[in-house]
Amino acid sequence: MVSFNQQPLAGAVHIRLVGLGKQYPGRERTVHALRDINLEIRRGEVFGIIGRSGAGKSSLLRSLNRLEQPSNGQVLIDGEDIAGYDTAQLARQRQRTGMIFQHFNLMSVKTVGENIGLPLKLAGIGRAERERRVSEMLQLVGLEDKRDAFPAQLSGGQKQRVGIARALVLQPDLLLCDEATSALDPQSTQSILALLRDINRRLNLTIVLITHEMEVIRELCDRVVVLEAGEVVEQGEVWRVFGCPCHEVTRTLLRTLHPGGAHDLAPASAGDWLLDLHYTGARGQAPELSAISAALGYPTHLVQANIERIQGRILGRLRVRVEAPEQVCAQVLQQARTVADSVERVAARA
Ligand SMILES: Nc1ncnc2c1ncn2[C@@H]1O[C@H](COP(=O)(O)OP(=O)(O)OP(=O)(O)O)[C@@H](O)[C@H]1O
Repeated sequence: MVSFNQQPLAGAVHIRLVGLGKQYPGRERTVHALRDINLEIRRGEVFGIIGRSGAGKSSLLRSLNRLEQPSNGQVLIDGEDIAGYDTAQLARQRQRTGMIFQHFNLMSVKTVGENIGLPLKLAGIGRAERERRVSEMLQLVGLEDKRDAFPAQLSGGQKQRVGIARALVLQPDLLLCDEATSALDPQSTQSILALLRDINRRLNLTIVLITHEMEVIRELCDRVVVLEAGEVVEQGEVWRVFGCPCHEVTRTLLRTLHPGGAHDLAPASAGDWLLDLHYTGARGQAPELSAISAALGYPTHLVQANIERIQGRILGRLRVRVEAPEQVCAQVLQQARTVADSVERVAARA
């Protein structure tokens, strides 16, 4: 079985960004792509970067292997500022950093085996050792039977598996993923996410990814940072940020996960009103309908449910219709707070 990165240093700081800034000088004006970014990424975690288009995600990701040279601040990897690296040090650092891309970036005239073996060849590793390591990688990504196939003969998911194998063949301890599943259908996305989760755990690999797919963050990441106009506006464990987003940009990005909003209000009939029970991750148990009904003390009908589990936490919203007189509203709201993390009355009495 493949295993590298033997020292179990999970949890230690792997990457520290200190006052990182990136400007692109232009004829008309200078673009400030990153401004004073300060964050830490721990060894062995899966760290997501999200934000609207142009927020600075790629600039940040590419700063981690100096594909972008920072304009200010430091990128410390295992405590060393990579800005100061000479060519040889940078080459060594890049060998410890794999990268995968949205469009796979495979060489179409080379076979799967040759694509995977290319970094080994460039690193001067001999044929026998190359063959052995390529076999190991093919086994890791489940493509043993595709060694002699050409990229054009593969599905999108298989191409990305080759991309992952090529990225890992030099046994890096950091994998950068640039929209790795954005070109894939839902089924291939799921299998690539499962593979990334597996290699993250088995190989103690730190994974940093950018994506516009919030499902990917929800399924894969431990922590997430939200960028807006080159600045960090929010960061934390995924369940915290997704359960209780505090910035408008985050709320907008998360709407893709929870479509529906004001327009899905069920009309309350006369004598009824609607309550939203919010679950923001404080509980480990899914809400129990009989307990909600008992706590509210009045007939309670489920109108809409949007509940999910992220990192073992319960997040989401239940919308219920309560048949109760107006004068007990305050009491019902108080009772509802015993069975939800927060409560909101969303429609006036009909
Ligand atoms: N090489 C460059 N020259 C000039 N401006 C650039 C360059 N690369 C990026 N920018 C600008 O820097 C800002 C941040 O770009 P970046 O690609 O990092 O954002 P992003 O969040 O990855 O966007 P997207 O999601 O659209 O890929 C944008 O305004 C972009 O136009």
